[in-house]
Amino acid sequence: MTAVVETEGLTKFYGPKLALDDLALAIRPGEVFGYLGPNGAGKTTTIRLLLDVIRPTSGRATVLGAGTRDARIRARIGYLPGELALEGRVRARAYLDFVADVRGGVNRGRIDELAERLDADLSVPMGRLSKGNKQKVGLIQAFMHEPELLILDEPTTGLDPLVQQEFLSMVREARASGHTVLMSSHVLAEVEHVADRVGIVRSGRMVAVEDVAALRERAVRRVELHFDAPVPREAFEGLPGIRDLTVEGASLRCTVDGRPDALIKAAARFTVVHMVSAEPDLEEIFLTYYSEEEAAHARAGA
Ligand SMILES: Nc1ncnc2c1ncn2[C@@H]1O[C@H](COP(=O)(O)OP(=O)(O)OP(=O)(O)O)[C@@H](O)[C@H]1O
Repeated sequence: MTAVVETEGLTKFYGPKLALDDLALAIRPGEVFGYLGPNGAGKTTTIRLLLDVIRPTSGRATVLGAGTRDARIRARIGYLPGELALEGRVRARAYLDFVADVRGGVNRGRIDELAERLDADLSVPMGRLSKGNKQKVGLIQAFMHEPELLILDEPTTGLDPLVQQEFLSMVREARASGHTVLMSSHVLAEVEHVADRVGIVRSGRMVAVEDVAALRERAVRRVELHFDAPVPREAFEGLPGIRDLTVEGASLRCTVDGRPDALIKAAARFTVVHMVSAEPDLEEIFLTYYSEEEAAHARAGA
């Protein structure tokens, strides 16, 4: 299976400043890849290198099987830049029609459909668009030609929660059509419900690439079970992955590390009337990568 995006030893210096250090990245066809890292980590630099907006100091990248300088791949990519330069008196709708004409192959109904889904106001001159509406115009131009590859730099910036949900549906639909998505973010919560894998970049270096389903299995979650009658604590003590167990009458509370299977099987011997299981907190795992990395830096500097 050939990767849709592949980099080898990709390195970028801005003058003396090392922004990207020996990046090896392989994004598989049809996956949604979340590219995560704090501000200044090198996400935008990577994306600009992939789109040939800037050139690497060393290393190489291929996109859709071609070198990044190959202009023929442009029409097959949908790109949302991190900072959108949408200014002037041209109305958003006229701008999108113009982009559609230049690109070709865009069904005009698709622009209206996306504008409606994102609740975008296209009647406003670009210079007067709010930050959120600019972002929506940027998303419409990235999605309107149904590209094989979407490269989205911080796509949820400025979107309210309902519009964010709609955007995530658009990403899922792109994946369902077999398209590939690379999206950057500085918070895992924004991508964890849609990404198949996440890559974590810090200080220009990729510190981890993880399968989101596997992360979720390893994550910690709080669980509460309520039974129809008091239950004995002993029935739940020492179960694999169970911590902080409290049993009070007919209620049980605990923390589950990874799979809740042992807890569910033990509980099934009683009558469960209510269950609360919080979303696994992936952010906690994510942050440990940063602190480990910081610790390594500190050791190296010592
Ligand atoms: N044109 C430039 N000249 C000099 N330094 C730059 C330039 N562009 C980026 N940098 C520096 O390179 C590093 C990586 O920046 P980059 O924009 O790629 O990070 P990022 O992960 O996208 O961060 P953010 O989330 O803030 O956009 C930062 O330290 C940044 O200050």
